Amino acid sequence: MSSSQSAGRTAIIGAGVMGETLLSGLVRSGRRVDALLVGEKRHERATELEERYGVAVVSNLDAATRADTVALVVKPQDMGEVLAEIAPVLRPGQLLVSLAAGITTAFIESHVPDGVAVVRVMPNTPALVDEGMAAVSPGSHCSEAQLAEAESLMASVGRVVRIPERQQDAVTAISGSGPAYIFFVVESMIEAGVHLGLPRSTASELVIQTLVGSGKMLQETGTHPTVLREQVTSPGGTTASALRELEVHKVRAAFLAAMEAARDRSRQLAEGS
Ligand SMILES: NC(=O)C1=CN([C@@H]2O[C@H](COP(=O)(O)OP(=O)(O)OC[C@H]3O[C@@H](n4cnc5c(N)ncnc54)[C@H](O)[C@@H]3O)[C@@H](O)[C@H]2O)C=CC1
Ligand SMILES: O=C(O)[C@@H]1CCC=N1
Repeated sequence: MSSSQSAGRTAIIGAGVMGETLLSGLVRSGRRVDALLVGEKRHERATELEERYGVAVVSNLDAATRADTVALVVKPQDMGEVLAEIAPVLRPGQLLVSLAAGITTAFIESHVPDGVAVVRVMPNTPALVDEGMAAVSPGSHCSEAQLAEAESLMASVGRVVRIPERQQDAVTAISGSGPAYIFFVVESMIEAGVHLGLPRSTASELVIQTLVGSGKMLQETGTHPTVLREQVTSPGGTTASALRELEVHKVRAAFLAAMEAARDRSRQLAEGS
């Protein structure tokens, strides 16, 4: 089912970076704005979204009462407060889709009435350009149709995979936080280009197109990244010299340590810290 055919009203509670990304994707994919509601605490932000999308920004209680599906897009630390606020108006058959890092479906289920279905999602910001990667996991009493509805929400802004919930912390470390690592690499390469004497604009164009082209090669050829890397690495050439430095500086080990740290932080968020 495409998102534009989806029935019912959808509310987004928490319309910061990720909430707006989802909202804009739903609008782009053809969802009627009058079938969308937003709950957002910051008054200025609410006004901005009303002006930008023509969407109704209402109280969280109103959003949770009127919607069939409620996307929870507040920070993990704010989730308990939001659930406590909306729980009294939630009813069996409604679907809660949480995009918050770390927060488990069991935590959400323990704060809402029985019969409210929960799906946990880990999205990422490339959803803003319809190239998102989202991983979804159903809670303990979520129907196939409700899981499909959650998938349809996320499919409006990119690709979706189903995963067991026990993998969500690792997924958060890889694709949820992943865009930040890539942007960090891009920043580092642009700075290096400037150090090597290139104008910043030239360095930026070279690095960004190299990233886009490499990503497209990975996706379109399906060739293993090791093979693609070897194709660039001429014996005794420039790439081999560069890669030796990356190994000397333990970049591979740094990536592993970074992603373990992100996974561990996701686990801590589940404990409320
Ligand atoms: N930014 C990212 O790349 C990703 C974020 N996420 C998850 O998405 C969630 C939101 O993250 P961001 O959008 O980055 O944060 P953000 O801080 O930009 O947005 C959170 C929004 O929630 C609003 N809010 C806070 N308390 C509220 C309440 N009681 N009622 C209504 N609105 C309330 C805030 O005013 C803010 O606009 C987090 O749980 C995060 O783990 C998941 C994957 C990627
Ligand atoms: O940094 C965070 O906690 C959120 C979750 C994944 C990406 N951003």
